[in-house]
Amino acid sequence: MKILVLNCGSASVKWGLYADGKPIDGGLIERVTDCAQAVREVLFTTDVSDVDAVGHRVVHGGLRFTTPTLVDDEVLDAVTRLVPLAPLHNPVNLEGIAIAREMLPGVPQVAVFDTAFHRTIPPAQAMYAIDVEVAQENGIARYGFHGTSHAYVSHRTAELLGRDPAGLNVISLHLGNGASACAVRGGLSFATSMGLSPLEGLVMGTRSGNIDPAVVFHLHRVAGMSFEAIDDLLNQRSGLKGLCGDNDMREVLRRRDAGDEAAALAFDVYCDRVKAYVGAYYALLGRVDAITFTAGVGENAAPVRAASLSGLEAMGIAVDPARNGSGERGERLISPEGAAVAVCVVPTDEELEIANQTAELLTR
Ligand SMILES: Nc1ncnc2c1ncn2[C@@H]1O[C@H](COP(=O)(O)OP(=O)(O)O)[C@@H](O)[C@H]1O
Ligand SMILES: CC(=O)OP(=O)(O)O
Ligand SMILES: [Mg+2]
Repeated sequence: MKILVLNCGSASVKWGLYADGKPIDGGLIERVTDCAQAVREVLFTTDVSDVDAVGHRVVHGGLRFTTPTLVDDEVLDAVTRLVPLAPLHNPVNLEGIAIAREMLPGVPQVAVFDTAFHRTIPPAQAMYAIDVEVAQENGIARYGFHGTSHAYVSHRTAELLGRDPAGLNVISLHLGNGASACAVRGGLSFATSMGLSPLEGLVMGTRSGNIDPAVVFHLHRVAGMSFEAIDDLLNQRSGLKGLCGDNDMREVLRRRDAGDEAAALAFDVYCDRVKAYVGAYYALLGRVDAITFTAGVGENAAPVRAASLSGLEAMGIAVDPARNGSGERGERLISPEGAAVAVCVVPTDEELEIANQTAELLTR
C-alpha cells in the first residue's frame, strides 16, 4: 500500500511517501507563506500516480474526532468550525486537503488529529476551573495537541529502553515551532500543556504559552488594543520572538553565545518553563521512568536540554554533558549511566505515524 502524507504546519510543509510502511520519498519546505502552493509543488514533482490514500495532519479535532477519519464534505465542515480554536493550523490543514482532493480525485483522504491521543486525559486534568455550564456550552476544555508526536515518541522511548510501554511513565517534551509537554502514563496521555488551543503552556517560537488571562483584559481595557490585535500579539509576536526578536532557536543560541542579553534572557524564560512542567508532571505521575526530548529544538539544541533539566539531581534527573553534546543524531540516551530517570532524545516522525494510522484505517 502506497501512502502520501501531508503535514501542513504553521510555518512549514512536511511530506512523506510510504510503501508498505517504509519511507520512499519525502521532504520539508520551510518558511512557507502559501501552503496551497507548497502542496501543489509537492504533488507536481512527486510520483503520486499509484497512491492508495493521502494522510493529512489535522491539528484540532475537538471532542468529536478521536480516531483517524475518512474525509468527506461533512468532516471538512466540522474541521472548519474548529478554525477559531486553532487559527494558525486548521486553515492550512484544510488547504492541504483541498489541493490533494483536487489533484488526486477519487483517492481516499484521511485526517489524523493532533488532539486524538489526548482523549484519555482524565477530567481532573482536562477541565478548567470555570463555571461548568459555561464551559460545557462552549466546549471550553483542555484538548491538547502534538498528540501524534507524543504517541510516537513515547512508544519509541519504550523501545529504546527495552521496556513495555504499558508499564512506563514518560514525560515527552515536543519542542519545535509549537511546543508542548505531555505526561504519558502506561502509554496513554495523562496530562498535557496545550489546552483549548495550541497557545497554552510552554514558551514557543512566536507564542506566549501561559500568561495571566488578566493580561488580555488589561491590554484591551487599559491599552485599548482590539481582541484581534491581542490574538496576533500572543500567537505571532510573543514567545522567543517577542522576548528577543528571533523565533528560531538556532539564532537565539548564536546570539546568546555572542553575549547578547536579550537572547540569553529569552533562553532562560524558555528553559525555566520547560523545567516547571517537568516538575509538575513528575508530581502528577508519582514515578517517572523517562524524559524524552523531540522536535526541532528538542532534537538539536543541547544547551536547551541541559538548562531545562539542570539542578534536578535530587529528583534522579540528570543530563550527561558528553552524551548531550556529542552532536550524535538518532534515538539515544543522554542521562549518566545508572541514573534513576532515563533522559532520551528521540527524533519525532509524525509523517510515519500518520502513514501507519492511515494504512490501518484503510485495511480495517
Ligand atoms: N540545530 C538546531 N539548533 C537549535 N534549534 C533548532 C535546530 N534546528 C532546528 N531548530 C529549531 O526547531 C524549530 C523547528 O522545529 P520543528 O519541529 O521542525 O517545527 P514545526 O514542526 O513545529 O514546524 C526551528 O524554528 C528552530 O528554532
Ligand atoms: C499544534 C502545534 O503547535 O503545531 P506546530 O508545532 O506544528 O505549530
Ligand atoms: Mg511540528
